[in-house]
Amino acid sequence: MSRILAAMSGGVDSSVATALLVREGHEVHGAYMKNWINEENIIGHCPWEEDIEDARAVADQLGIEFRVVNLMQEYRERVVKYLLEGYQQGITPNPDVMCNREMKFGVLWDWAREHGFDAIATGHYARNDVLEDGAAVVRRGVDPNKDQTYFLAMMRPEQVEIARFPIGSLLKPQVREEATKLGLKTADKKDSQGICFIGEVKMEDFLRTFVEDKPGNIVNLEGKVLGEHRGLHLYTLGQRKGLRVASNLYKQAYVVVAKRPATNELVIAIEREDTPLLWARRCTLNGISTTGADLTREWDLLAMPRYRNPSAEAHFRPYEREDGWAAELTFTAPQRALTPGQICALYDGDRLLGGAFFETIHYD
Ligand SMILES: Nc1ncnc2c1ncn2[C@@H]1O[C@H](COP(=O)(O)OP(=O)(O)OP(=O)(O)O)[C@@H](O)[C@H]1O
Repeated sequence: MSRILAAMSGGVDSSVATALLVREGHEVHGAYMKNWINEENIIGHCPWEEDIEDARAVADQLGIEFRVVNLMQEYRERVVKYLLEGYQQGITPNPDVMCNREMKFGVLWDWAREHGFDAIATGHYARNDVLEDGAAVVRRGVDPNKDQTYFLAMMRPEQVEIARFPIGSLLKPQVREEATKLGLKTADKKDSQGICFIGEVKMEDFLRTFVEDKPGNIVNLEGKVLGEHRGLHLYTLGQRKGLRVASNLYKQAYVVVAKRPATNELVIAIEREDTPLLWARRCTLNGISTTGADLTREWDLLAMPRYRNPSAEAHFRPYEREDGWAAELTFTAPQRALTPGQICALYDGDRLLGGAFFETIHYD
């Protein structure tokens, strides 16, 4: 029996994760992390009060203690700052990945350890496993549509040791079924969307509140001006919607292929199988983070360049630089819209090895 703190978001996944641990006979307490309230009145529904109520109701149903842990200041310092700085630099950060490393398995774990807990559990679709040598590892969740290991890619080995993922062997419909069987209040609750912890706020609305619009030209690959954008941070490489530049070609659309911060230009091109700057095989990774595997050696592995992309075969060749470890990653097949700043999750089969940031994409 362990003493486990269950991170309860008020959603169905963490409700069932908590219920399963209680059923296994552990001493479980529930905690809701209060990271954000809608102080700036950003458009969008920020249902943290409802979420707390739901999490508390489930904890009551399960007969466990429940508390709200206020981490708003840490969230601003560790996640919002990284997010806004990233966008201001013209890269695409990933706040959800940072939430896991810095908040749930970072600050919340510090709090839990100080309060005598042995582990933290979440409702992520991921599985715990142990290698022959006793090392704790994370494997992909069984449900291919829900696997969330991408968001765990930057977890540190000591975080993997204390993380528990009770629902990773279930499919989403089974999780809902279990919640219904147990009569949990959250059984039919809609899945959350939007930025991690910020509720239903859209990233675009969030950014518009904090980062000033900075209009500039939309240009094609030849440099011809086709329109005006509202700020490079509001666009993503590979994006097709919302460009407000019509293509005159039947069934062919424009896609964002590059951002040029120096000239504040957004470069678009017609999407084809060989669109220049859209497809690349080779890139440099920095900020390499391991869940426990030796990422200072070469690997033939699977790399997932963004959430919900299929993972693709690649060769990983690390090398040491002045600023730490970097790696050259070469995919077997070209990948669409690899994006500086985004996280690349690295796998050996279904084992999560770690993650890194895309630094530079090489178009050769
Ligand atoms: N505010 C929060 N307080 C406590 N735990 C949280 C909070 N937000 C997320 N979590 C934890 O992180 C897990 C993954 O978060 P995510 O936002 O991806 O939710 P999800 O997959 O929709 O799960 P759920 O259905 O439990 O909300 C949750 O299952 C929960 O354990």
